[in-house]
Amino acid sequence: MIGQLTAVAGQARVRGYLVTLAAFAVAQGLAFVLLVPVLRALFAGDSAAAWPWLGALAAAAAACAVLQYRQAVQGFSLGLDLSRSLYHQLGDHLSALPLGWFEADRVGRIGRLVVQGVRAVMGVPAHLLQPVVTAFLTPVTVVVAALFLDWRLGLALAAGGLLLAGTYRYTAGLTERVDHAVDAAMAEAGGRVVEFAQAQAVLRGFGRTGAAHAELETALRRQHGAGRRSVTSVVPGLALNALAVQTVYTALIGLGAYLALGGSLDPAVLVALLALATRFTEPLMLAAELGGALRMGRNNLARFAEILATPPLPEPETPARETVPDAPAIRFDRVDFGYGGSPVLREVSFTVPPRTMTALVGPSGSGKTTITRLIARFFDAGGGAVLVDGHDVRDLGTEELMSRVSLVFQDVYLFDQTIEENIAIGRPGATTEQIRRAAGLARVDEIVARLPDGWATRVGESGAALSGGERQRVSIARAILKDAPIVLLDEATAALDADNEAAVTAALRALTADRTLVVIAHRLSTVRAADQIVVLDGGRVAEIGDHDRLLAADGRYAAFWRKRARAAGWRLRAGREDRGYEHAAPPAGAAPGTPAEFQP
Ligand SMILES: Nc1ncnc2c1ncn2[C@@H]1O[C@H](COP(=O)(O)OP(=O)(O)OP(=O)(O)O)[C@@H](O)[C@H]1O
Repeated sequence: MIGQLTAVAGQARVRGYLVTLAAFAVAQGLAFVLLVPVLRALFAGDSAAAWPWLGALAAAAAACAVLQYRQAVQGFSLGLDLSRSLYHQLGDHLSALPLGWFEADRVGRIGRLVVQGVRAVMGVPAHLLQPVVTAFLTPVTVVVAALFLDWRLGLALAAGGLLLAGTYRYTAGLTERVDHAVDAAMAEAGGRVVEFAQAQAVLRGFGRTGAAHAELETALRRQHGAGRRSVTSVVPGLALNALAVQTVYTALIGLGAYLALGGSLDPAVLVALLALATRFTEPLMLAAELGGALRMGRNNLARFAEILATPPLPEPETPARETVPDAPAIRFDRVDFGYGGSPVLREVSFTVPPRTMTALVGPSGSGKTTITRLIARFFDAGGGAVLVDGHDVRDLGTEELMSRVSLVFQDVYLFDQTIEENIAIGRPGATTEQIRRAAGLARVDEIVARLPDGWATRVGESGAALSGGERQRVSIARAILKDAPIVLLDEATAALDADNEAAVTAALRALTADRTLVVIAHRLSTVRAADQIVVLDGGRVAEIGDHDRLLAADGRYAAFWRKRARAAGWRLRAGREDRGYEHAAPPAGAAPGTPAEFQP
């Protein structure tokens, strides 16, 4: 625990706090023990002898008060520093982790850790460490001092202290195992409640409220069961601790009475011993009660440490900056990749010349998204190399790579800010004029016109105030503002209404003109308009070429095209148009806004 705190708050801070805590515990112990000579002198009616001891007792009590104040101030400020340091370390580390690390469940766990974990860790110094350190050091001081006053008493206290410490360790071990189970069950139940709330629309739409409820019920039942098990192991532990304390207390009284009756112990010392025994056992009882909270704080610190120990993507010491002359914009050189388990991409090689459009096509799960993730360095390739502008992406560094690449994916994240602020993320420091121009090109100004407060309207958490197509237009406006030479685009699969589709198409036209484009293509018009089509199958490149060449080859692409064209024909008859967007090199004869696959 101390090691974990030191790692977060710094060695000097934690050591300084522990020194104050130790000084306070020792001063408290001394103040308890000084009762013995004071009472002995008073009982003997020797007030002259009592005064110096009283003076010493007053000094110890004053030192206690000062040190208590100091340790409280230090404890609270250390707690605040811990939370600040955790947030900073976490923020710094998260910004260096591979983008692929941020899966939904991890993000959820970080949310819980930041909200509950930081609060638990903040309270560790003042509310937990202080009582626990005091609980052990104060009795040790009492024992050592008592040995000087009466060795028999000292030994009895030492034996009592060891018994209590042993009992505490045993009961802590009993509850520790259950603590982990309770923690895990609570996290699972919390996650299920959130999932249940988020999935309401889907669940009701499919009449599955009962089934989903059953899963939530199971999680809650598990949590309840873990809670009960915790009670049945914690309560006996507490009872055992209390029993040990009472036993030690009774034994000390018995021993004191025996010695006093035998005449070898001053009755005044016996009275002092009784007072001492009470103060001696009190902190130990408190520590036993706080053990669970202490372990909780330690578990949370361990979770933070686990995240902080996740290795970030290595960054080059001197990132490459110059574009290699005549280099392709993107090159995959025998790239192998897997997400930990089985391989997903095998020996993938292709090149994308600057200012051309490459369409990635292939069955679901064939690796299209993975290819775009490797270009943006969400992960590093397992074998081979991914090159952008002639440099291995590992030599470019995240900042340089990201300045060259814009991502327009389907899951658009919008912050709960105005549309303008959301677009401005595309280029920090952009002027209002530049933002409005990008918004105009992406036809976001049309969305703004219907919003109640115009440009000042906040779009709600995750852009809830906007439709899917509208969110995508904001994301395209960001990319237009960013003005990166390479655009990675995952075409929307969801059907948009006619207006939105026309607007998205126009926005993409503005974004992709004169840029290098790699698109996960879902529309036939896009596929056909591509300068190059990379056909993937099972993580391998099955075919590469343009539409005409691949159609003539009569391979996988030709089969794919025939199947999709049949479906598109059905869509045409059903009254839907599949409108493509142009690129720098549109196919001969294609007219803007006309479905390329239905060209004469
Ligand atoms: N984060 C991940 N962790 C583990 N496996 C993953 C992850 N993302 C994708 N995969 C797996 O990698 C394989 C390729 O997925 P990828 O998303 O690249 O395919 P895709 O061609 O884009 O599919 P789709 O057209 O359905 O989006 C699939 O088997 C998928 O299950």
